[in-house]
Amino acid sequence: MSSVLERIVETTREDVKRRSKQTPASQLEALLGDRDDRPFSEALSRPGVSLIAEHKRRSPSAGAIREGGEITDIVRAYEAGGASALSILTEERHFGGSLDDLRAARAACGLPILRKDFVVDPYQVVESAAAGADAILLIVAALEPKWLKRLYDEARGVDLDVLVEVHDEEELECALEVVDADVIGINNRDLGDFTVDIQRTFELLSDVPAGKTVVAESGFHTREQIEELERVGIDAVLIGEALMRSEDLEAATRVLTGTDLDEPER
Ligand SMILES: O=C(O)c1ccccc1NCC(=O)[C@H](O)[C@H](O)COP(=O)(O)O
Repeated sequence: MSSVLERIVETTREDVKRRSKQTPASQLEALLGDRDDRPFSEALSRPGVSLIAEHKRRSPSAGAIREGGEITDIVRAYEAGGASALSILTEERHFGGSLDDLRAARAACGLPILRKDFVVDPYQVVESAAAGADAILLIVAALEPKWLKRLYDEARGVDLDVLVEVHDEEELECALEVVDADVIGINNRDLGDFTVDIQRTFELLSDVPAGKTVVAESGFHTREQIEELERVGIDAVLIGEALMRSEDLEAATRVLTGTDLDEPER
């Protein structure tokens, strides 16, 4: 595991310990019956490349991205611009997010939501479902295979979809062998040195078996790149920084989804 990822995982474990003392898992489990599901993976499998629009205030690689602004306005703009799903960064220390962001996003729009965090403990699975997530992220590089399996099974057990993120062939093999992941995210960002190479998506795609939903993650910012993803059969793209830095969020989302070119209604 890279040192940055190690540090994030370590602080995540401390934060989870604190939160689970404040609100025991049994209390969260009691809330799960009331969930109304918004199918996440279904939203990614529609024709064309579905856009997962991310809310990310800052990041270790970029520093501050968009610290101000109401999350409710941001996610409504994403929805109006044609995004198919949301990715909400809830990690606090390095990304400035929170579970309150996730709850606010859910209340503000009707899109399915991925909780983007460093899930390493079963408590976070039940916490995600209770807060209104429809899917969680599991990063293969951050998990021992037995934990990948345990967390994947726990998530599916509470009806959460899982985006299993890989960065190289070995991790992809693990995602397929250990959990036979249905939804695979290819992260173009090397979490060790933060370099981003979007060719990574195209290189790894050929090793993904048919029938899987594939999400290309990190470094995308133009419609032309998304059209290229469509030509090779990618199902969805996850975009954070390019959107969060845009002045007009709805217009930027429309450009990326290609809906700015639609015929105006008569
Ligand atoms: O973005 C980072 O600096 C980062 C560092 C360590 C772990 C994860 C990190 N990013 C999370 C992501 O995967 C991206 O937010 C996501 O793929 C969107 O990427 P982008 O469109 O390039 O903002």
